[in-house]
Amino acid sequence: MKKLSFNIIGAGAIGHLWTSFLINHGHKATLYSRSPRSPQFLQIQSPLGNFEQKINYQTIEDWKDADIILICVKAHQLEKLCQQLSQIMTKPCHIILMMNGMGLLEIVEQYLPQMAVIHASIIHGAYIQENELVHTGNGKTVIGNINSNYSEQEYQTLIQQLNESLPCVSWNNAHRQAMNLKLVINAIINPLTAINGQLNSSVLSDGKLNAQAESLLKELTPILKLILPKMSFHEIKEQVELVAHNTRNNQSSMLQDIRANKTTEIDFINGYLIDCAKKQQIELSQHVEIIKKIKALEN
Ligand SMILES: NC(=O)C1=CN([C@@H]2O[C@H](COP(=O)(O)OP(=O)(O)OC[C@H]3O[C@@H](n4cnc5c(N)ncnc54)[C@H](OP(=O)(O)O)[C@@H]3O)[C@@H](O)[C@H]2O)C=CC1
Ligand SMILES: CC(C)(CO)C(=O)C(=O)O
Repeated sequence: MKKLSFNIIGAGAIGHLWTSFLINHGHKATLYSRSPRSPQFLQIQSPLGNFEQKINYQTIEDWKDADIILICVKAHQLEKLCQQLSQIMTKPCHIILMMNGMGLLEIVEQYLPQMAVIHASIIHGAYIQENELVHTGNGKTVIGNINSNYSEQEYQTLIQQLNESLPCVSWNNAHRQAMNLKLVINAIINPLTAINGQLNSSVLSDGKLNAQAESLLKELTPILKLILPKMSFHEIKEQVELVAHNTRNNQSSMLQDIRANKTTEIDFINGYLIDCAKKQQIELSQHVEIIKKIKALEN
């Protein structure tokens, strides 16, 4: 079977994670960074095994087409990237958004209307320190269509090759539901860990955080009925706890952003939920408060 080639955009934790594992499994995978960078030997520490991988970087100015594009930037960085890509990508292509947050498809479709877009819910944890990539949560990646007309069958080769490179990757025919669940999980774990400067495990082990998590989730109840109608409150709570457990040694991406003085994705997570609630004339006062706290830490 022909090995697919990948263009990965965004030389952060998730971009490096996928590039390293894809190359390690014999794929042509090119990592696009924002500005020129010298090649480096990256030490990968992973529950799947440690290895060293040489990474070469390209910039978008040197773009060469590949079978699949993996976008691994932060939600607030997507619009500028899509603007850039619309200048250089002429042929329809398959894009996977390896990102947290909602409202992403609308941004892609505005600038790249011909692309088949898949979304990936990432339940891995990863961070970079110097020349080391630490893969903390050996989780899973759930992918599914958000605008593409291709079927699971037509994406079989892609799913299989992604799964062989960095397991487990699975396809979800009701991906919107998976995205909604991940949205809720991120709306609880990410800001609480970022505000308190603690690992994901603290959502379970720290009594105060655990109570705050439950209270934030309870406030979402009327919205949960709309966006996750098939799940009970108890099932959703269990999923939040499961992800906190599976990624217990991880610094959430929001905590990493705060520590690196970067803008967080709070507007695309809790902000999105607040907007959904406003449309139903519901106020989410605790989530509004949590956004204020994150914005104060960003400044
Ligand atoms: N890390 C984790 O454990 C997890 C992350 N996620 C999600 O995955 C996504 C990626 O996260 P993560 O890798 O941690 O984020 P990072 O901030 O580490 O990486 C994003 C990278 O994209 C680069 N970038 C931004 N805009 C462009 C552009 N126009 N062209 C080229 N490169 C660009 C950034 O460059 P610069 O630094 O210059 O801004 C940065 O290197 C996010 O949505 C995050 O929420 C989900 C689960 C876990
Ligand atoms: C799954 C989780 C919570 C892992 O840390 C994540 O999505 C994030 O950090 O953004």
